[in-house]
Amino acid sequence: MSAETIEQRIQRAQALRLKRMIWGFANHGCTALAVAGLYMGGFLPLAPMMVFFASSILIGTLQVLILQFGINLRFRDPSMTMAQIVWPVLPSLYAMFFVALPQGRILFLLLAAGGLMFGTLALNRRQMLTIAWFFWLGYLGLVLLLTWKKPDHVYWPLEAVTLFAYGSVLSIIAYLGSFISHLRQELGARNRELKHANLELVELATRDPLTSLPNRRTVMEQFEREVARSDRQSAGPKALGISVLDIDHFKRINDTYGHQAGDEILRKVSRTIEAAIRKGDYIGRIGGEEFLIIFPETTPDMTVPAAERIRRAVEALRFDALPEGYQVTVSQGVALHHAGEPLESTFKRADEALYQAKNSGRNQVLAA
Ligand SMILES: Nc1nc2c(ncn2[C@@H]2O[C@H](COP(=O)(O)OP(=O)(O)OP(=O)(O)O)[C@@H](O)[C@H]2O)c(=O)[nH]1
Repeated sequence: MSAETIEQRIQRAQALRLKRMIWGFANHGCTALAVAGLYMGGFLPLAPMMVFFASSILIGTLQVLILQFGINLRFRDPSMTMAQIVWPVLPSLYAMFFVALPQGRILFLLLAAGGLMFGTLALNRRQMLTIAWFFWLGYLGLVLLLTWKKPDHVYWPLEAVTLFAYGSVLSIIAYLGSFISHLRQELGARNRELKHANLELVELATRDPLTSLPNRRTVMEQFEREVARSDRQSAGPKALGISVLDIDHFKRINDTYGHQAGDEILRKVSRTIEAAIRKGDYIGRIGGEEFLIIFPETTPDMTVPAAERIRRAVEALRFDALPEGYQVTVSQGVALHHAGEPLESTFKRADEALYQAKNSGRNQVLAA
């Protein structure tokens, strides 16, 4: 699984925000078409229509610029959800003032309610209700202003019913929308938890918990892959080498100094081997105090010296849990994979060499 950098994550989020902004523009574009329709039908004069279009373009451009320059990243809600719903309604409110017919104004209300649906993407109930109230009060203010300035454009019995119906629709959208938004957030949180749990499961299935090294299954799978690769490149000068490594007299250490001391040794020896091998070499814990080291693309005369380097590095270690001067040593059996040879056979040869190393006094590397 490739880890995404913070920069990439920000870019992905900004791209998604731009996409949603374009949806918002599409929604506002419908209002703009309706405005053009009202103008062509003779319900709206030219000047307010022009103001509507100019202010809509200005607001839209401002939103895109804020996003393009990353200014939104400094906001508490970088998606600017509330602003994106509220801002486009302002030119509509202005244009509605000039629409003579009440039916014409209802058309704006419908489209503004559609805009509120965008809140389901991010807003909570309080925010959704705030916007709903803003829309409703905006319309009430408009009707009151019209009553004052152009009383012949207002028919109050119809406006009262409109205000009631509009308030109901906005409330339903706010409640249902915030419910959907909450579900979306819950789902996002569950997804993140699941991803985390999956990573932990992979870790548990592939790593040895004590040393954090790849476990037997994982290192053997790697061995299998390396054998296949080595067989494919059998004509070349490079070879695949392995070392089966075992800590000497580990039972005695455990019995004398305790299991915890044994565990500390296992961890420190693991780190030491990891540090001693080349980048591209591979190590895994295949048993209690037994490890498999894979040396891919090595040369026949390099494998034993590499194993020797590990042996010396372990021998030089000192442990807090052991008496001063106590040396922990390892024995190793090294084998080179022969082209076409079964993996088990290469492993067996290395294991037999390890057996020989143990029988020949331990703390040594023997090649098969
Ligand atoms: N502390 C600790 N001990 C372990 C762990 N896994 C296996 N062991 C112990 O490792 C010891 C291995 O003992 P043996 O197989 O007899 O080998 P040895 O004592 O190292 O003897 P040689 O290999 O012949 O040098 C056993 O006592 C196991 O209990 C572990 O995770 N932690």
